[in-house]
Amino acid sequence: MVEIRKPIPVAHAVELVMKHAYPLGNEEIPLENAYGRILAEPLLAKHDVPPFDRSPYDGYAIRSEDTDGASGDSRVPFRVIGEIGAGHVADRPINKGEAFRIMTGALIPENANAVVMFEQTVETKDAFTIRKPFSKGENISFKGEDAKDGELLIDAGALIHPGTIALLATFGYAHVNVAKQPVVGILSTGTELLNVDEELVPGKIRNSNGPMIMAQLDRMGIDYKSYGMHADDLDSCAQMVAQAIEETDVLITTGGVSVGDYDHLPLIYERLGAKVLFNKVAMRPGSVTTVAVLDKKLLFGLSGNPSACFTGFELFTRPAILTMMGADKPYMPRMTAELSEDFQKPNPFTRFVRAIWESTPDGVVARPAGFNKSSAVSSIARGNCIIVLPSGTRGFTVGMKVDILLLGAEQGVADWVL
Ligand SMILES: Nc1nc2c(c(=O)[nH]1)N[C@H]1C(S)=C(S)[C@@H](COP(=O)(O)OP(=O)(O)OC[C@H]3O[C@@H](n4cnc5c(N)ncnc54)[C@H](O)[C@@H]3O)O[C@H]1N2
Ligand code: MOO
Ligand SMILES: [Mg+2]
Repeated sequence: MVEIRKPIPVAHAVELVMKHAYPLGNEEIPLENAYGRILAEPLLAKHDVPPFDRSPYDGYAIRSEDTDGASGDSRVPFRVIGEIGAGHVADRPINKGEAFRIMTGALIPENANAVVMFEQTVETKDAFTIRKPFSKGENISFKGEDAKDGELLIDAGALIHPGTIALLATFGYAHVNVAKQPVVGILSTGTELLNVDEELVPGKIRNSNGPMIMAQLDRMGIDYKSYGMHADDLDSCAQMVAQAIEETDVLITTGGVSVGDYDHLPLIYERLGAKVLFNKVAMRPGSVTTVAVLDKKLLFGLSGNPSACFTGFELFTRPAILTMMGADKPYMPRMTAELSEDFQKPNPFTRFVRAIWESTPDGVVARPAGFNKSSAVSSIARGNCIIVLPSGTRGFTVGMKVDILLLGAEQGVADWVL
């Protein structure tokens, strides 16, 4: 007798998974390895930025009061008493009528309070004139104008991107306190699977899910252990899954989660005593996506069908891993787009359509990326987003507004709102 499964709404499935995405603690890592990791503590300014008043231009540091009355008819002269390159400091203060040549980034000398750009002067040897008055503070980059000592700059939970790296470096963080990443395992199941370098023979196909998931993890900067491919043999597959769980925090399997004679994952979860959170989601593709937990470890039973596998990873596995590694914005960013092609299949379940979005003079448009069955590989390759078509609709026509989920975004959003 075939098991009848009760589908749960996608949002509920996401919520169940996220409830079991436990943080793994923190670790200190070198700054050069920190890109893509999550800040474990708030980033506070350790000192003012810039740390001293400095020149934003190549020019002359002067006292603004010495410029009073300057005009085209009555140019005011200055005497140049030295030069300050960035990284150097003036050897003495300036006095009335004096100026230092000063380069961009150099510390403003004592008594100076304005900078004249070279272009604003008429220069002679060791002197120059100007034709306009300067106000106090004109053309000065002030100490602390970018960040104040002690100021909260970035919250814990933020993704470390190149800008964050620059800020961390500014404050001398050679090491950064980040949330630990889970150890993730990947196992592709299926007697029909061949390795990438094998010739096709009748009934067999090459394993595309394994390499695809590895790349989905690569895109997140996550290391993984590959457990290769395994034939649909219950006992040896169960053994392999048990071993993989021992060695990982998150185990991703592909295939074998439906109700076929060789779909062994449901039985394997049962044998292991894992708690199945759900095994049917009201979505297409990926309706058979199964997620189980065992000893605080998450087991993702992604469908064997490539588009279902891909979608299950992006909707469930990715935000769970990001949450385990401390992220406060684990979900794909969303946008609204105008459908630029009809999509006429009825939707009893929420449909996730692999699609291409682009910005046009008329706004953002999205169109399905071609053959869009659960088994499709080609549309995954062409797509750069996923169109979300709500359940209970008879299809969609050109010009309708749809939600799209952006793939491969470096930074996500805090809430799942679909
Ligand atoms: N009687 C029913 N049959 C099916 C149902 C159902 O509800 N009742 N659900 C269908 C849906 S929906 C999907 S999706 C698939 C899910 O199948 P499984 O997750 O059990 O996956 P498999 O049976 O192992 O494989 C399905 C399909 O995918 C190919 N595959 C598997 N692994 C890979 C891989 N690593 N790389 C590329 N392609 C792979 C496999 O050869 C099959 O063609 O079940 C439906 N059936
Ligand atoms: O689970 Mo299947 O991918 O819905 O089509
Ligand atoms: Mg199957």
